[in-house]
This record gives sequence, C-alpha cells and structure tokens, in this order.
Amino acid sequence: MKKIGILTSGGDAPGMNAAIRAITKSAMHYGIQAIGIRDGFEGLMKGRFVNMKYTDVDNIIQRGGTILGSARCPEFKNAEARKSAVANVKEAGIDGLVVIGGDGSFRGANVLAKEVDIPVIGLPGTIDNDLYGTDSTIGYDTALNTIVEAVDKIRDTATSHKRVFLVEVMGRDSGFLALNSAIASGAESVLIPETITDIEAIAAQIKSQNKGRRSSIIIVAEGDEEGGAMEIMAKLRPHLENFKLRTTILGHIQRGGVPSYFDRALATRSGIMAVELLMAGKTEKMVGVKADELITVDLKDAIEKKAIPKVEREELLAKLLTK
Ligand SMILES: Nc1ncnc2c1ncn2[C@@H]1O[C@H](COP(=O)(O)OP(=O)(O)O)[C@@H](O)[C@H]1O
Ligand SMILES: O=P(O)(O)OC[C@H]1O[C@](O)(COP(=O)(O)O)[C@@H](O)[C@@H]1O
Ligand SMILES: [Mg+2]
Repeated sequence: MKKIGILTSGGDAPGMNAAIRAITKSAMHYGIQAIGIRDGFEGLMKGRFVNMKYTDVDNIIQRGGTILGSARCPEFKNAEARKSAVANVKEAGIDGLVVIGGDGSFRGANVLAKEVDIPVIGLPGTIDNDLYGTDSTIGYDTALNTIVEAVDKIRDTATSHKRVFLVEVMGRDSGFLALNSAIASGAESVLIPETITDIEAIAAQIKSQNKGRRSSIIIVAEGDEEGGAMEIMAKLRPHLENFKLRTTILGHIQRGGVPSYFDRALATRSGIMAVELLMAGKTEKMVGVKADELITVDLKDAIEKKAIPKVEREELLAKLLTK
C-alpha cells in the first residue's frame, strides 16, 4: 500500500478532524502517503486531491467540522457519474480509501469499492448514531452534550415562566439523540420515530404531571412520524388550552463545536485501525466500538441492519421521564 485516500462525506460531525489526523499520521508512520479528498464524493468525482503533510493535521484534533470539507452529492448514486471518480482514483494511484461519514456515505463506499477494486474502509462519522453494529459513531457524544447544555438553559426559563417547551433535536430517521438527551437532561417526555407517538396521551401526561404549575420539556426527534416540534405543538395545542407552549429548534448548532474527549479518542483509535485494516487488505468493513473494544462490521450490515436506541428498565425510565 503506497497511497491512502481520505474523504469526509454527508453531514459533518465533531471528531472528523481527529480521524483525518489519525489516518494521516498513521499512514506516514507506515511510510504511506495520505491523500486528502476535498468535499466528499463530489471531490472524488472532480479530482480535488491534496497530498497531506504532517503540518496539515497539526492543531486540528480540537476543531469541529472537517478540514477536508463535506458535501451531499446526489450524482454519486448514478453509476455513470461515478466513472469519473473511479478514473480519478486510478490516475492518482490511490490503493486504499477511508470514507468517514454516515449510512449514505457507506452506501456510496460500498458500490465504489466494487467498481474501483481497491480496499475501502468506513469510519462512522455522524451525530445521528444511526449505524448498526457500533455503540457510538464519531460526533454523537459531542452532539448529545451540546443538546443537554442547551436543554439545561431552556429549563431555566421554562421553570421561571411555568411553560411547556417542545425542543426539536436532529435525527432524520433515528431517535438516539432525542432519547439519550432526554434521559440526561431530565426531560418529561420524548418523541422518537422508533415508537408510535400518541398526541392525546402526551397531552394527558403533561396535564397530570404539570397542572400549569411547573415546567415541562418534551424532546422531539425531527424525524418523529407525527412531525417536528412545530407540528407537534400545533397538534397538542387544542388539548392543552390552559398551558403556555413554546418551541425551540436546536438545528445545526448540534453539528458544530469542540469535539468531546470521547469523540476525539474514538476517532483517533478508529483512524489508526482503518489504516492497519487497509494494509492487511481488508475491505468493505466499518470500524466500530463495542464495550470500549474496537471491532469491525461488514459495511453491508452497518447499512442494511437497523440501529435501534435501546434502554434498560424501560418502565422505570418512563417514570423518570415523566416525574
Ligand atoms: N445509494 C447510494 N449510492 C451511492 N452513493 C450514495 C448512496 N446514498 C448516498 N450516497 C452518497 O453519500 C453521500 C452522503 O450521504 P448522506 O445520506 O447525505 O449522508 P450520511 O453519509 O451522513 O448519511 C450522498 O450525498 C451521496 O453522494
Ligand atoms: O445539514 P443538512 O444537509 O440540512 O442535513 C441535516 C441532517 O443531517 C444530520 O445532522 C446528520 O445526518 P447525516 O449524518 O445522515 O448526514 C441529520 O440529523 C439531519 O437531519
Ligand atoms: Mg445518514
């Protein structure tokens, strides 16, 4: 192995830079040239490649976002359009590729691996934590901490005014961020796409626990089947006429910021492993983590199987969420 390509794709996530750094430095350690590919699959198709130097990755472990840039690139789903990416990889002499991204990026990585015929490894980089086979994706922990900090602030004002707040968090098809931020912020309720949302039951719950005398926080995953926080508020309003309802959409602040210790460490360990897997000729694998041990998962499984947010002692937790 002489040249390893690195790209970041899909929604950016805190810790992507730590991964880029670890891959670049480990490649150099093994006498391999790291090639940075700008703007995800878009840069791969357009041949936006840079030889990574040691100094390019100095001082980036603590920075959010991705120094390589990222993109959503729908054209990459088209086999004809991907031909230019394959040609660019061959021309640059890239003989191994690390794709850092979410489920969509791994679908792209999986088809590309077959067309370009070089080993491809995926590192899960997404705040959504929606990849099967890993306890945590890079960026998830930081985003959770961002949400919890924001909800703590909302709680102060909600309590002062005895209001009911609907706080919308990211998670396009997945409730990981919503469920776990709700647990950690002491929210009264949580709405996630994995469970059926019953508007009347939520209204009854708010009435019984609150009676207009205290604050309530309802975390809403943006992908909930009843809609985002605005839609849920509109649906709740007729049932909660005597309550003061407010909505906050946290939005893209959840994607930025200084990565947590956890995300930096996970990204660094996974980045080293990605290089070693490529050197061993392994392909179409995702590097994941289970009970603090790094593991590999077939990319196919990571994409096709559904990651489901799990909680132990669901009944007790439901009480904690509603009292
Ligand atoms: N089925 C697919 N085939 C080929 N490429 C895909 C496929 N799905 C997604 N991609 C590529 O991966 C990119 C990132 O996917 P996206 O779903 O936007 O983000 P994420 O990887 O964070 O889930 C897409 O913009 C597209 O270029
Ligand atoms: O920034 P965009 O393109 O509007 O995308 C927003 C989406 O990206 C995410 O932040 C991350 O999702 P991906 O990892 O799949 O890109 C989702 O939670 C959110 O729905
Ligand atoms: Mg995704």
